[in-house]
Amino acid sequence: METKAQVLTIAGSDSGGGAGIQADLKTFQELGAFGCSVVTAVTAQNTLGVHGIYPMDRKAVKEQLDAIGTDFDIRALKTGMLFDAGIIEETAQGIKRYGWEQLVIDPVMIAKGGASLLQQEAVEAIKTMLVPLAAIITPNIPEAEVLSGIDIIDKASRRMAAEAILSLGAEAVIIKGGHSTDPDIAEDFYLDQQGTAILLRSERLQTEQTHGTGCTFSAALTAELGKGKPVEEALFTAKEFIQAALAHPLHIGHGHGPTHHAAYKESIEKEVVHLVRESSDLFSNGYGQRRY
Ligand SMILES: Nc1ncnc2c1ncn2[C@@H]1O[C@H](COP(=O)(O)OP(=O)(O)O)[C@@H](O)[C@H]1O
Ligand SMILES: Cc1ncc(COP(=O)(O)OP(=O)(O)O)c(N)n1
Repeated sequence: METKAQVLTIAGSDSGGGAGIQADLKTFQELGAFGCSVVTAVTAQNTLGVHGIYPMDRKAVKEQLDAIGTDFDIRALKTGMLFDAGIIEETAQGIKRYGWEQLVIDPVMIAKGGASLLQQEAVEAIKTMLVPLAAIITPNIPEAEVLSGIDIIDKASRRMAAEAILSLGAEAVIIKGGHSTDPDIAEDFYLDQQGTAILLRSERLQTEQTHGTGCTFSAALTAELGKGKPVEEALFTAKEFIQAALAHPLHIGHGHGPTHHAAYKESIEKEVVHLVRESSDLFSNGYGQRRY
């Protein structure tokens, strides 16, 4: 019997729908995976900012994990906002209890508007309890700096930070480039324990509609891994997915609007995207990017 890949997000709810659980489930759906969710916190949030945070208690997180673990065949999963050390410990225990593999960790710390989505003292719990379970961890530049203790000021320090994060036990890391100062290119740097390095590069789009980029990217990666795609291909699709979502903004709300989760699929259906193979000096893995 043919069925869809079942994938899971363990993350916070964003009432504004652009980030968190909502972004993850939309992305899973768009990429043809069946999404399940464990809610770790409820945020009162819109495109203007985070107005309230209500973490779940550990028991509620455990019961959700058990509900999923005793019924579903989870092929890949991601974590997002985990908020405190108790939720992180419960999450790590659940992942081990059910033997879930292909774990993508988006180490969410600070929302774009500046709200803290992870207690400071919980950073250590992420590093010691969760990172060693990761197939891929997807920090943005500030998160990579916190996890590694290294200031990322150039490509050499970015690689050193990636190596320091790998030394915490993750199988692979991708340091996303949305926060870099490069005015033209948004470049994400992947490195794994075997020393494979991949640069995912795209044009940097001039847009304010960037709410939930990291959630969406890591959810796309999770969906593709859950569908059985090899890591390189999954990374490539995730980058294309977020590029399309940023390139076709919806202009919802009065602040940093959400990305457009349906844009990737719509572009493919309308055949307005073309796979462009760029020169290999631009892309270390020989892959190109779709242009929008
Ligand atoms: N202005 C932009 N143009 C193109 N890609 C972007 C832009 N901003 C972010 N991205 C891409 O979005 C993804 C998420 O990156 P980032 O914004 O750094 O994550 P986060 O939301 O966790 O801060 C990455 O693939 C990054 O390259
Ligand atoms: C509930 C919730 N989870 C995660 C985030 C952060 O999402 P991210 O993709 O990093 O996007 P921005 O906050 O940077 O727009 C969130 N805001 N809410």
